Amino acid sequence: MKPDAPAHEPRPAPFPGEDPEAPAPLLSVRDLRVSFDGVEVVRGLSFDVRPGEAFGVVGESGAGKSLTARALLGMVPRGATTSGGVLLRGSTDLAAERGRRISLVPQDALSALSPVHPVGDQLAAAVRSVRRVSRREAAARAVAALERVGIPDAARRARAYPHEYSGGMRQRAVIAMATVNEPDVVVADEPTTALDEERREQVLRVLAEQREAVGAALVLVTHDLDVVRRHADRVLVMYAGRAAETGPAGRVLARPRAPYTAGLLASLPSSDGPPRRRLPALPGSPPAPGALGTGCAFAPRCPLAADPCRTREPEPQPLDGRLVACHRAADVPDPIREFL
Ligand SMILES: Nc1ncnc2c1ncn2[C@@H]1O[C@H](COP(=O)(O)OP(=O)(O)OP(=O)(O)O)[C@@H](O)[C@H]1O
Repeated sequence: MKPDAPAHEPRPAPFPGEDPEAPAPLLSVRDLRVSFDGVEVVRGLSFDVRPGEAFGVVGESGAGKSLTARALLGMVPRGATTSGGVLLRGSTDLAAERGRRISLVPQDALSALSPVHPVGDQLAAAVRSVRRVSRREAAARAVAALERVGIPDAARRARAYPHEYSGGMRQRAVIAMATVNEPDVVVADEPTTALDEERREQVLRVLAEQREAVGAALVLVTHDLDVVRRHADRVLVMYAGRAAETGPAGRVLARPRAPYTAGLLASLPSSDGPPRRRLPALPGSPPAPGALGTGCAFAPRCPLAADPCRTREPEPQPLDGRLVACHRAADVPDPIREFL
């Protein structure tokens, strides 16, 4: 438990196979479900985010990553129904914690900044929305946050409007906005999708620096396993609204135990050029929500699918230092190239 956590802070039940020595989670998600018109698109997710870690959430488009990220902030879109628990350091009142203990770096940086107010004023307003501090103190915190993300001449730039910033500086300003109140958790939803390679690395570096500077955990939503490889401590691999595999990123990527993770990995270009496999990566596409059968959602695309995979959805089970939801997990060959 963190030293300043309330004494009564409930600790959720650990996962089967979880390291009992692991620090108490900051964020605990248990059986999270999100549906639209009765169709579940996030289907019973459970995971923990620990203090100070970078937690990657990865999967193909439509896997439910964004909705999961938004559910962590109590911000699911209108029309969505959620169930299950998200506990942030013992609190279920996510709306009250938003901007204070948990904050969002959205996909679209521009949408996070108002065009009609100077950037510094927007940051200062964010400070004063959660802390009783003077205007002068809020303004100073705003400038400090801009400095932390590497905005040159921050005191002057704080008085400028978003359109006076370059694209890269705007992206940094949004990260400053998300970290100005030194939250426990920063959720970044595909923060680099629209960026070129160089700027992408820059943003990921700034996020990592902020994680260190304010001691926050980072939930990094991405469709890019390479980003996970380089920037996450642990990873949740999502498929069709469920967890395929959850565990230490290095271990999961070095030796995937879910065929879906193996397929995603195999489709990454290798560092020395062409893709690592001869067959097209992950043939087929994910099932549409509402069109799921009774078995494993990945079975129609899985080279290892057998009878139970077509009749029974697998539950996450501990294996080799992570949780894997796959009936064939023990049979996923090593190296994965052998079967792909
Ligand atoms: N407002 C909405 N109304 C109805 N369905 C929605 C809504 N938002 C998302 N969905 C559906 O929920 C599923 C998961 O969406 P989500 O945006 O979380 O996926 P994702 O993994 O983040 O994908 P992407 O990488 O494309 O953003 C998708 O099938 C999507 O069509």
